[in-house]
Amino acid sequence: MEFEIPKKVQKIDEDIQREKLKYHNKRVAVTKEFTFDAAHHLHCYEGKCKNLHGHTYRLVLTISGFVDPVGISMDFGDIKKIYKEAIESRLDHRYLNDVLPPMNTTAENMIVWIWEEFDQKLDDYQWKEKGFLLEEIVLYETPTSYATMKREWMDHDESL
Ligand SMILES: Nc1nc2c(c(=O)[nH]1)N=C([C@H](O)[C@H](O)COP(=O)(O)OP(=O)(O)OP(=O)(O)O)CN2
Ligand SMILES: [Zn+2]
Repeated sequence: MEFEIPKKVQKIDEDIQREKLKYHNKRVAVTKEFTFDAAHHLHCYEGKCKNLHGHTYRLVLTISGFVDPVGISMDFGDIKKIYKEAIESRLDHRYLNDVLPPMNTTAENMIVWIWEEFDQKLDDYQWKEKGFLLEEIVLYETPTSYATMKREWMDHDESL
């Protein structure tokens, strides 16, 4: 037996069809959060963090892009795919001093590395040519200590 879509719902579908043209093509940012666990120690640092220790890092990624006719800018699933390939597969359950390029593994240095890796993937997978931009990254080292990078700050710094 075939299910007949109720008249009221058909009307809603027609309204959606009309409305989506109105909302489509606006730039909207979407954000997805991830966690990974890793060990590290700091160089040239006097304090407890010079000793080997671990964190559950929390990474908050924000990407802007144009909303398509379905109502989606960048699919949360696509953000996850890039995160897994560019970041998780390389940092999760690793000793950061060993796997990252030579750098002091502060939250500041790590967030710059994460920005560059994620941004490169947006380029590799043709997201950039469709107008998608990495807008902001927040990297929590502990629940109360975190670093932030924003595209608007870079644009401002480049014009100085
Ligand atoms: N500007 C930075 N300061 C510190 C960094 C860093 O990356 N950038 N890193 C550390 C350590 O790695 C440490 O693990 C985290 O520091 P801290 O917030 O002091 O950790 P606590 O758990 O002790 O913090 P609470 O005050 O107990 O919340 C040190 N500094
Ligand atoms: Zn630490």
